[in-house]
Amino acid sequence: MIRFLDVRKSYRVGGREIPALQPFNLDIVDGEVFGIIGHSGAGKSTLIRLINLLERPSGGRILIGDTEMTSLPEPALRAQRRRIGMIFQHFNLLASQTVADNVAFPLRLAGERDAAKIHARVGELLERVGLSEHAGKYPSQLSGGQKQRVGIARALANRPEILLCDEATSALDPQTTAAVLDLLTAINRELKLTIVLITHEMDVVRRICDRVAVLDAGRIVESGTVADVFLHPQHATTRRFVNEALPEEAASTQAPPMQVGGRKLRLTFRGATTLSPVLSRVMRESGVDFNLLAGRIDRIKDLPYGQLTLALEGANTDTALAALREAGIEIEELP
Ligand SMILES: Nc1ncnc2c1ncn2[C@@H]1O[C@H](COP(=O)(O)OP(=O)(O)OP(=O)(O)O)[C@@H](O)[C@H]1O
Repeated sequence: MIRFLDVRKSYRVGGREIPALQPFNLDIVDGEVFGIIGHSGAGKSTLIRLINLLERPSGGRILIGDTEMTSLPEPALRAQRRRIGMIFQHFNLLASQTVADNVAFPLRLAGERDAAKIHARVGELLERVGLSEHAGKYPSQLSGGQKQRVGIARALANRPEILLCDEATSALDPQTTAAVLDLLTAINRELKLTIVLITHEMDVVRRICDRVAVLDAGRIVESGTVADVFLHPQHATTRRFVNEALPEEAASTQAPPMQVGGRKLRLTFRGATTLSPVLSRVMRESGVDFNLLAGRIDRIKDLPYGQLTLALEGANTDTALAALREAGIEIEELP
């Protein structure tokens, strides 16, 4: 568990305190993929860099497992940092070193001198990220996606328990982004490490995160499972992020056409409820008619979901809604 207890952070610039993060508490559970989403300047980089104490908090305590990071002297902190790998938006590779040497770098830094051991571990890591053929190349000879794979291999070299991803796919095109996110998902599952990522794209969160916190001007304004936050966003900032992640026609589920008569409702189907024809059965049995105003069927990580906006007409709408709720469908009445 990564635990933030009443943590706050401000920067001192020219004798003035600039607040970056208001006091917050947050727990990140072992083995999960945790996303932190926010606009530019919201405090995402500050928050993620507090985990390995690249930034020191101005108040509060940060624990990883039983270790209080904030009270460690420098040598002990260096040892703890080996439990944490990090990848970056611009990859931060050493341009004058080959792919293999970039990946070997943290092993050497940790004191490994046995060339055969280093060679074997680098080979293993490059195979894991699909770059075995490229060991002797230099970063300038690689695509963006390949560079990030080198970054991932390097971050995993010392078998960390936590991987921090600082806008890891922001410099990549959509297809390369998808491949890198798939790789991170596979690593999370196979190596059982905790991933904390920061992003300004809800789609990244939707694809790979289990839980998410939404940061707005230094405050966590919303947090929860990605399914809950994505399907029922509460804060205006969260709603904006969700709408940005949806194509135009699906975004209309959030704001359906108002000129249609009847009771307007948004129905959310998750997991198993997407698999049975509950809607048609309930409507047939209750004799209620519906007009379909907008809809979307997609996945949140592994969870299939559907969200439909309907206008209902008929005498038995309350009975129909009770039957839908009974079947596990979430219903929101729209104005
Ligand atoms: N080293 C620093 N010195 C002074 N102020 C800083 C420093 N780093 C960040 N800040 C300020 O702290 C606030 C949060 O910045 P931070 O970089 O954490 O946000 P962010 O959400 O990561 O933004 P971006 O997506 O643009 O990187 C901003 O107001 C920023 O100007």
